[in-house]
Amino acid sequence: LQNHQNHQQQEQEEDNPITRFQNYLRIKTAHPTPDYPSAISYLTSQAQSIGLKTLTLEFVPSKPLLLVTWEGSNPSLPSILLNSHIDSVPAEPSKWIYPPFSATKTSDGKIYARGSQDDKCIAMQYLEAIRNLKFSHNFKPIRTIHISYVPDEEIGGFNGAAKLAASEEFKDLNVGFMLDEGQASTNEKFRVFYADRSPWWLIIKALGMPGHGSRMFDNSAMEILMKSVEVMTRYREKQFDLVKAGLAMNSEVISVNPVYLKAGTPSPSGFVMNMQPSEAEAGFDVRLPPLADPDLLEKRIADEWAPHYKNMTFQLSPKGPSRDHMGRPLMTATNDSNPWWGVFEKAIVAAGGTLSKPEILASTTDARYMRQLGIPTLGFSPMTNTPILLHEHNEFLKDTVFLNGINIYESVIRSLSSFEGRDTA
Ligand code: MET
Ligand SMILES: [Zn+2]
Ligand SMILES: [Zn+2]
Repeated sequence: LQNHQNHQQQEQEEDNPITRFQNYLRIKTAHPTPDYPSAISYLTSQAQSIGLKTLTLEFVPSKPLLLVTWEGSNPSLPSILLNSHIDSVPAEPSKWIYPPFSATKTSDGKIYARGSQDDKCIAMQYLEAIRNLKFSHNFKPIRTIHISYVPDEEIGGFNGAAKLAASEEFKDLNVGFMLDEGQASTNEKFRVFYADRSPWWLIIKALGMPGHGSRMFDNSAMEILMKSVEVMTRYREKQFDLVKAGLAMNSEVISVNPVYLKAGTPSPSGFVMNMQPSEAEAGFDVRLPPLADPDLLEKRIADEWAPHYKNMTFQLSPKGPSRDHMGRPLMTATNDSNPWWGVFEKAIVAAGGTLSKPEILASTTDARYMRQLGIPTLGFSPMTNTPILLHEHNEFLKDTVFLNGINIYESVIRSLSSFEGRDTA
């Protein structure tokens, strides 16, 4: 036992890429109370220890973001931006096999933590890759490389990446190409994402006459709401059938998933049971692929899911960008028209990796704010042979996968920052 404890203690005191990753994972970055100050101070000290410049910005009080810079030999060329959000979604500790902020490493190398895949891995891999390029390979970039660590991605990014993208400071970075988070791959190929789906958070409400719990009458709020939910469920099934039949990817259809139901007359012991309530509401996470017609969907909501004539109302948020400044869908080209694509793809191959066919991301990232400005942006998190566990219980990443990701970024950062060709289509 003594030996085992010594071993554990020794491991904890060591300073290597894995322990540095674990220390970052231990910072409690989950909503609703993400510890941004601790995360920023940790990342700042890591960046400074490898001689990088750091700048903390606070566009919104208590929503700090960190910019890290490795200046290139030709800073007049458009720069490379690597983005990672600091915050994480909540975790339910009682449903995890290890506490979600313990970053426990098992004997087979799995590191358990909320954020291990989404996306605290890339935050540290960017820095570790730069550390290796600088000190082991004596590499000097031509283009300047920036890393942005932003708050609030998981709640929409309005006080994070959106504010950054709209700032003078951002304009001054002169970003030519950006990498943001992607998702794990369950096979040996790396996944890359050229677009996100747009998020719509939809709340539908029904109003009706209240009545005695025993009474039969038409158009109670509950009845109206539940019938509407049935209509939406049928739509959801039709979309899902396309996926199940192999006709579309999950990210290529419109998803409509119920996330909450709210109704009833509260009482000290729960709900009043003999009362049919006068209001009922339901919340849905809706995601639109970049080529879906938002007007058509909004019309469907107004006509079929929450029609006014049925005493229903609806709210849609966020109304974030789903088009670029030219009104085109937010997609980054993955062909010769985008010179960065070839540079990126070759860098993966040079590091011994293979890319699978570029995809639309089923979820949504901060990349949309930069794509909106016309900046080519790819979603990429180098995790192969890994179950996709973002937002789930027992999120983990294997140490070997994390370390291999550092190699991949070394190659990617080296190639992107050395690229001297024409960088716009
Ligand atoms: C809707 S803003 C993005 C939050 C999170 N990344 C998600 O996809 O749900
Ligand atoms: Zn994420
Ligand atoms: Zn997430």
